[in-house]
Parts: sequence; C-alpha cells; structure tokens
Amino acid sequence: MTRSETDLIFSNKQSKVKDFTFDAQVVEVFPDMISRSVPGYNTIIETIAQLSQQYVSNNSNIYDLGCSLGAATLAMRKAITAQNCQIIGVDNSTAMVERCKMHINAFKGETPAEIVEGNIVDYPIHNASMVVLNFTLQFIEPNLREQVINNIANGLLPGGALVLSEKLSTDDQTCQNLLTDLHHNFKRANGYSDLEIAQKRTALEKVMLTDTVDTQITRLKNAGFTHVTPWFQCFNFYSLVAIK
Ligand SMILES: C[S@@+](CC[C@H](N)C(=O)[O-])C[C@H]1O[C@@H](n2cnc3c(N)ncnc32)[C@H](O)[C@@H]1O
Ligand SMILES: O=C(O)C(=O)C[C@]1(C(=O)O)C=C[C@@H](O)C=C1
Repeated sequence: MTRSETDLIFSNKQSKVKDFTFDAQVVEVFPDMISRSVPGYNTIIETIAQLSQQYVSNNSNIYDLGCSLGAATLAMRKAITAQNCQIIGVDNSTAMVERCKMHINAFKGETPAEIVEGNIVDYPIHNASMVVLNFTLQFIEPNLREQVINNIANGLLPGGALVLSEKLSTDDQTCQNLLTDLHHNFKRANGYSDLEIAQKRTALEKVMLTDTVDTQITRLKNAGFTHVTPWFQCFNFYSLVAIK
C-alpha cells in the first residue's frame, strides 16, 4: 500500500458531526486511518494472504467485498499460487474505487484483479473459493446482512472460505466498556486526541451498527457454513474464518 496523508479529519471541533461516509476526504487518509484505528489490521491483512494460499483453488474466483483501497486484494494477489484465478474487488464508494484501481495498476501480479463499483448486497458471487469481508459487513444495514452472507454461502464452492472481520459489541455492559476503553487507549497511543475519538464515534454511531459474535456465528451457520472459528481478536476487533 502506498503512503497516505495523516488522518486529521476529526481534529478540529465540528459544530455538527456528520455521519461517516467513505468519501474523497476519507480516501486521502484511509491507510493511515485504518492502521491507527483497527488493532491488528496489518496482521489481519497478512493472514488473509496466508489463507488465500491455502483456500484458493485453480480456476476459481476470489471476492474482496468492500475492498476500499485494495489492501486485501493486493496481499492475496502476491500470495496466491493457484492457477487461472481472478480476484474481484467490489466497493460502492466511487472515490475508493477510482483510487483502488490506481493502486492495483501500480503493482504487478500473476493473478488478474478487477475492481468494480457495486453494492455487495446484490452483487453476484459465482465459483468462489475465497471471499473476504474485512470490516465491511458492519456498514451494511443490519436487516440486509443475512442476505449478504447467504449470497456468499451460495456462491462459494464446497470447501471454500469466507474471512469475516468486524468490530464487535457485547450484551455484557461491563465487558463492552472494558473493550471500548482499551480500544480508545489504542487510538490515543496512535496519536488521536480525545476530541478526534469522540467526534469519530459520533460520526459512526448511526452508520456502523456492530453485531455480537454470537449473532455472526449463528448467521453463518444458518447460511450453510460447516466450520466457523474466530482466529483473531484484539480488544473489540476480531476476525472469523467460515468454511463451506
Ligand atoms: C472499513 S472499509 C473496508 C476496509 C478494507 N476491506 C480493507 O481491508 O482495507 C469498508 C468499505 O466498505 C465499503 N462499503 C460499505 N457499504 C458497501 C456496500 N453496500 N457495497 C459495497 N461496498 C460497501 C465502503 O465504501 C468502504 O470502502
Ligand atoms: O471504531 C473506530 O474508531 C474505527 O475507526 C473503526 C473503523 C472500522 O472498523 O472500519 C471505522 C471506520 C474506518 O474505516 C476505520 C476503522
């Protein structure tokens, strides 16, 4: 991933904090924002690459849903050894898709990668050996999440894998507060001020509605995934692998 500007989007006091969107301003700072906001982000990207070596089969498709600037796509493209595959990255932000195409074109790779502007709620998934939802499902309207997961399960080949990374919520308020405090300390340690943390939280309040881990696992099992396991958690961020 190329270097990006420092994220200063929430550094000045705003009279009214607008709902968070993945617009051109966010695109400019996105790599800096996500690596300073999501604990373990680089580990997760590296592990997605490792999983792609294991799960991607010859003559199949790989989908990176909500691909943003293509971090997972680029990591998988470097790692995949299977033949005659293609990666399809999908995002519904025009600004992200434009910049992502530049990133993808800047790096060469054996496996072709196509970046498409589209909505993952109704995007066709076919002949897939691996699908990545890396911090994307949490931005989908809750009542549409089942449809997204079912669509992925139907498009995956038997033995294919979905990697699902999300921020979690928990019904235990004491644990919720503990994990939130640890995450905010992580952001402070990465240079975000209390004002930035508070304003970002307000901006995300209505657009990023997090599920419990139990809700996710039940949804995956109901969709027909046979094996589901968390493989990573740091504070309130985690990642699961689900195998069909
Ligand atoms: C937190 S970012 C994902 C980060 C990225 N997967 C990575 O690993 O760097 C969430 C992305 O999902 C995209 N997104 C949100 N809703 C979407 C939808 N309905 N269809 C397609 N993309 C969507 C946003 O535009 C944004 O780029
Ligand atoms: O909870 C936060 O503060 C976050 O910033 C989380 C999160 C995410 O999980 O995707 C939200 C939006 C940005 O894209 C980067 C990170």
